[in-house]
Amino acid sequence: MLKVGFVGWRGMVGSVLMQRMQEEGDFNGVEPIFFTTSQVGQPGPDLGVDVPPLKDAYAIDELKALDVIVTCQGGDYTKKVYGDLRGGGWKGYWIDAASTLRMDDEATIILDPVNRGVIDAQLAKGAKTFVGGNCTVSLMLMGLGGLFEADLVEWMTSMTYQAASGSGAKHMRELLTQMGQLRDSVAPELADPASAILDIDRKVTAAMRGGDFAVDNFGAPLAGSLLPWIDSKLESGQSREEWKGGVETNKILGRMDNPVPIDGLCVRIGAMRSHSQAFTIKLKKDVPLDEIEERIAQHNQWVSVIPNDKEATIAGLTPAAATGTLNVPVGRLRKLAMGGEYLSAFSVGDQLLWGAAEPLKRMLKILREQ
Ligand SMILES: NC(=O)C1=CN([C@@H]2O[C@H](COP(=O)(O)OP(=O)(O)OC[C@H]3O[C@@H](n4cnc5c(N)ncnc54)[C@H](OP(=O)(O)O)[C@@H]3O)[C@@H](O)[C@H]2O)C=CC1
Ligand SMILES: N[C@@H](CC(=O)OP(=O)(O)O)C(=O)O
Repeated sequence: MLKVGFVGWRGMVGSVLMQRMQEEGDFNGVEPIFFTTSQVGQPGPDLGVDVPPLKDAYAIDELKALDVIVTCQGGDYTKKVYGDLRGGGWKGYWIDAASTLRMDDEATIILDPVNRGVIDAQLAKGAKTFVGGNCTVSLMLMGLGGLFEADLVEWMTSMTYQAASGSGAKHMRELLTQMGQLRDSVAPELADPASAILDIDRKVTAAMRGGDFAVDNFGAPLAGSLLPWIDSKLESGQSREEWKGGVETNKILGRMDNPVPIDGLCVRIGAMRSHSQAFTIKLKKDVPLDEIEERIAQHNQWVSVIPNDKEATIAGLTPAAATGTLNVPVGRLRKLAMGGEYLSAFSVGDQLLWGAAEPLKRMLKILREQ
């Protein structure tokens, strides 16, 4: 039985992982041991079976006794312990949600419905470090995997509409606080159908710009606005989030020597936990739309094609529809005015599921079944 240590299990991504593993009976056949950086000795999670009290996530000797470590604790934790563990001769499997190791040669980015072949080849070569991809990248590939599988994409732009959850739990709370502050600033006017909309708008704008507006986490208003920058700036002028779109996609697909150019702008919007993306795809040839739809729909069991009409789109192609599910709807599929090789598409997906926890959960299962 695999001895599996879980670090970061009580955080937001970790909690989604725990929930999914319980739903699918994934604790069967493993001996789970839970770690913490702050609550050593406290009881572990309630899984319906006895688990030992929480162990110290920095205790290298405890970690070395494990066959597998699954961490959703974040990049700082990875930086602190991974080098010491490997340097100390630990040969177990490291499964990580953080971006720290993703582009390292020894790491494989895991998204098995898209790159099971790459994962299996790496396992056969003795690879031991497996890292979940960036959420927008994983969700894009779950949606458009059929086009990459058929090698139809010459280049692509991804313009994102990313949810608050991508920044963490505090940011989700701040978004809701901001929404409440905006509403509260015009409560009497909203209750009066005869009040002037431009007065409401003026008050809302004043509230948003006022010194009392809750911006400690985002640094600026998000509710009623948007933030066209995510993560740090690189020399290329890209944000780090935008850079990941190109490099991680090509690493996942195992084609870093022959990369598909992918770039775009990443934007934070006031959604809670589903990321959306608008794509312009330059195809290698003028493929008929029905073939494109079929390739997308057939690629995996979670993707679905939403017909390109208003009713189906606003019912099924939104964060409100996708959140809390593993579904990855893809719609707005049509040829653009530039010509038959230019395709538009729009996708949505829950960034805590396929975007974070699900690839980790499935990698652990792959190891269990080896
Ligand atoms: N948020 C996202 O969308 C994505 C995140 N990731 C990666 O996962 C990492 C973790 O993200 P996320 O889950 O959002 O981080 P959280 O802040 O929710 O959790 C991280 C850790 O904080 C500690 N913690 C302190 N107070 C609390 C509390 N009140 N409730 C729960 N945990 C608490 C826990 O560690 P302890 O028990 O040791 O105190 C927990 O494991 C990120 O740093 C990133 O690397 C990857 C993909 C997407
Ligand atoms: N950066 C993503 C979330 C995330 O954690 O990404 P990564 O796993 O690449 O650090 C977002 O803000 O939506």
